[in-house]
Amino acid sequence: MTGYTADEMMTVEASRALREGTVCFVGIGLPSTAANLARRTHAPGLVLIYESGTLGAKPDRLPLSIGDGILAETADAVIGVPEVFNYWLQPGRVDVGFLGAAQVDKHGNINTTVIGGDYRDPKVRLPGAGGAPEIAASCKEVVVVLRQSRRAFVDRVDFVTSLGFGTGPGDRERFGMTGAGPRRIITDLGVLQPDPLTCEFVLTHLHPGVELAQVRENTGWELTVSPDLTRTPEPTERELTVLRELKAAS
Ligand SMILES: CC(=O)SCCNC(=O)CCNC(=O)[C@H](O)C(C)(C)COP(=O)(O)OP(=O)(O)OC[C@H]1O[C@@H](n2cnc3c(N)ncnc32)[C@H](O)[C@@H]1OP(=O)(O)O
Ligand SMILES: O=C(O)/C=C/CC(=O)O
Repeated sequence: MTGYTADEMMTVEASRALREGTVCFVGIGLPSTAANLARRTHAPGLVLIYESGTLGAKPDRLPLSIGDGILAETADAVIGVPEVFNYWLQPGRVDVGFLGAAQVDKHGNINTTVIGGDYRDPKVRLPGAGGAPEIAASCKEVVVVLRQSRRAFVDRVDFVTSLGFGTGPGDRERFGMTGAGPRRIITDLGVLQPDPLTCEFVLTHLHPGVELAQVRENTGWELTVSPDLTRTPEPTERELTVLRELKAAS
């Protein structure tokens, strides 16, 4: 398959991380596109939860935000926001939290709050936390999707909005996090997964046509490469067609 963009490869690979029949708490932006692609391809029974209280949403276009009416109109049920957190997320009823980020570090901590400078006077003020810290804490596992660059992939995030593995093994337990934490970071260049001993993210997959040097250039820490490094399968014709239809409808 030829003729697709790096962003399309990232979105397709992110969609593949979601399994049929599981429950996914969807972050807005890149994760929402990938989750809806998964539901329209290999995982029609994927249950999408958006933070606005929409359970089992089946939008036929990409929602503009968690408050987009298409979510409530197509959901199996609409419940209150505190109920989503207290009755669904925190008791461990959500399999996967699917999050975007402005910055991520080698231990999978996410920053969507501020970049540089002081908290009150940062270089860049980002959208903030929303429900992401709770999603990162309590989903059985977390998948993160973002474009890879030196400014985004840093040794240590400027601000820990949503905890990954903190400073390493044991931190999640110390902070009382019930979920297993980030299992995958999917980018436009490849896929990273945490080393079970160090909890540091290592490169496990390279997307087609991407060179290892390119990934190193776009990573702000000394990147470890898995001995089992593999190539991501290219997007199929169907995945690309459905993704493009979804975007065109939005
Ligand atoms: C359930 C929930 O979803 S809770 C909601 C919590 N919020 C989130 O999860 C948001 C997650 N997403 C992000 O953080 C994204 O990086 C966003 C929304 C900040 C920006 O994403 P995109 O719209 O794809 O835009 P893009 O990556 O081009 O960045 C836009 C601007 O943000 C700023 N920015 C984003 N990332 C960075 C970074 N790592 N360092 C510095 N500035 C940054 C820059 O000003 C950038 O503009 P520039 O590229 O011209 O310098
Ligand atoms: O407030 C939040 O947690 C998420 C907001 C995202 C959105 O408004 O779509």
